[in-house]
Amino acid sequence: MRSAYGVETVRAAERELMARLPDGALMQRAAAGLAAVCAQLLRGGGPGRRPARRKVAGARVGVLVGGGDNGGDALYAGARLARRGAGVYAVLMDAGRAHGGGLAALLAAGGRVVERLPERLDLVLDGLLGIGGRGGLRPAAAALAAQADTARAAGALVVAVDLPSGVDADTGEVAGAVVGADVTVTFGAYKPGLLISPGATYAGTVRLVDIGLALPARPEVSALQDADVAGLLPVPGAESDKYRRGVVGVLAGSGQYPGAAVLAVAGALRGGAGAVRYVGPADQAVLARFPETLIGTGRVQAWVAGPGLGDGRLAEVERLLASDVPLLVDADGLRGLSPEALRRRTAPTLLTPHAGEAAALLGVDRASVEAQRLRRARELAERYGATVLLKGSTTVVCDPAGQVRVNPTGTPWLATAGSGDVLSGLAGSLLAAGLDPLDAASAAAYLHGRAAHHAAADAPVTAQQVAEALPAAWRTTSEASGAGGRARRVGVSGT
Ligand SMILES: NC(=O)C1=CN([C@@H]2O[C@H](COP(=O)(O)OP(=O)(O)OC[C@H]3O[C@@H](n4cnc5c(N)ncnc54)[C@H](OP(=O)(O)O)[C@@H]3O)[C@@H](O)[C@H]2O)[C@@H](O)CC1
Ligand SMILES: Nc1ncnc2c1ncn2[C@@H]1O[C@H](COP(=O)(O)OP(=O)(O)O)[C@@H](O)[C@H]1O
Ligand SMILES: [K+]
Repeated sequence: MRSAYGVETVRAAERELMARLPDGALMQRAAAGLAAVCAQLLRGGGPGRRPARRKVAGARVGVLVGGGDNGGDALYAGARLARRGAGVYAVLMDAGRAHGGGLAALLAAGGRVVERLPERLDLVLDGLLGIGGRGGLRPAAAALAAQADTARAAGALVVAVDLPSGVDADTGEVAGAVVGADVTVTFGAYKPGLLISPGATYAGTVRLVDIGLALPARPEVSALQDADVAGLLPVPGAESDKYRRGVVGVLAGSGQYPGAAVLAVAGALRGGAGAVRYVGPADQAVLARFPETLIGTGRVQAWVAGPGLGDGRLAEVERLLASDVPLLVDADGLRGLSPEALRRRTAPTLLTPHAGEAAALLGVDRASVEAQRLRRARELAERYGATVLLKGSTTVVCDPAGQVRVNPTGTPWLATAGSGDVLSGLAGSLLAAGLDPLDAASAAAYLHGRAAHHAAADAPVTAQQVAEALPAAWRTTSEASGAGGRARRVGVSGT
């Protein structure tokens, strides 16, 4: 599990540790870790955007220095690189506020202060602001961020100190100018803003430097990894039968959108339930593609309602809302959903909107959902008393108790018609197999993203191909974790 902590939590842990250490010790730990990563990158051990120099001596390094401790980290790291023979050029955002000790160390090591970044740099350190940044970059910082962009376009690697300046550490929101980094070296803990877009897209590869912070057991945001997901996947035991493995019902498709039913069933068949039951007018299309599907109403352990339902079927969704069976609501099923109806439910509910659907549920515009994914997912979960999987550039899953997971496996190739239908079938199948909504949603998003990588291999991919790649995604997730999955909770009951 990759765990991320917000600014207040990191600051509290920092205070607690600083009280037990000599002055400046934490900054030295941070700077040492940062310089080590930079040296490795200069020697050719990182994203290969320019031919490796193979050594630190003779490298040209620019340092952008803000007025807080983030600038201090960058200056001390610059001093370490200068001592190893790099030419280091620091640009100070505000000469009167640059970290005194860091600046003295840099100058003593042979580094120079310059008016603007010189040309032909190998690497630029973004030490403008870190977790002390508030709101959009002010003009002086924005001007230096633009210099970082220019250097990057000319071939320099940009390394963000703690987080890219302009990214909100707690949310990943970006208001205006921002530094685009190839690598972010973050201290003590991942920050939510490094895992959630748009912030995550500016962070590049994130490297964590341990500085000894003691953090609470429960992170504010987490991202499951192979071993976590493998541990959640339902594996049949010797005594399993198809009913004990769980049956998932799919209420989807219409005359206008029969394909949505086929794709939701395609996802559901690969999600670990023992059987898939389809209800709706696209039964012939579903059977033609998947003869193993059960047709018509009957006992299920979870329902998926909504993909391609079109208009006029809300009464069927409402009946499911009134039942005590776990329920996933997606797409057309989300229209006109009332918070009261959801709050009355006794069984778990999972909503899987994309940004547009989330915007409609919240009565805001789509852009504000895309810009504030974490905040909007939390609002939805709270207002509707349900677990919410907000799809898109970073898929965010949030439960009503405020637990948040973000999916690390997504790819923009998934932005293709019908891939959301596959996801809802898959997540519903995991619900039917007995996973709770938070686990079902985050495991489904993980496998779905992995399947897209398998199927796409850097080329366009269709929703059907994503569904077909799900078994490979399941297998590689289990194999990579070394766990091979483990049996869990078969034999659930429902109506
Ligand atoms: N936590 C830890 O364990 C450790 C933390 N460490 C490091 O300390 C960093 C935090 O340092 P920090 O608290 O000094 O804040 P920092 O990020 O430098 O920003 C403050 C400066 O930015 C300015 N500023 C703010 N907003 C702005 C804007 N929109 N546009 C422009 N300017 C803006 C603000 O100006 P002001 O608002 O005060 O005028 C002030 O000058 C942390 O990220 C990590 O790198 C490590 O050394 C060791 C362990
Ligand atoms: N830019 C993106 N990066 C990663 N994943 C994306 C991106 N855009 C969309 N996706 C994913 O693609 C899927 C699209 O689902 P959805 O919008 O419901 O499409 P449809 O309704 O056509 O099935 C979701 O899993 C979503 O997370
Ligand atoms: K920074």
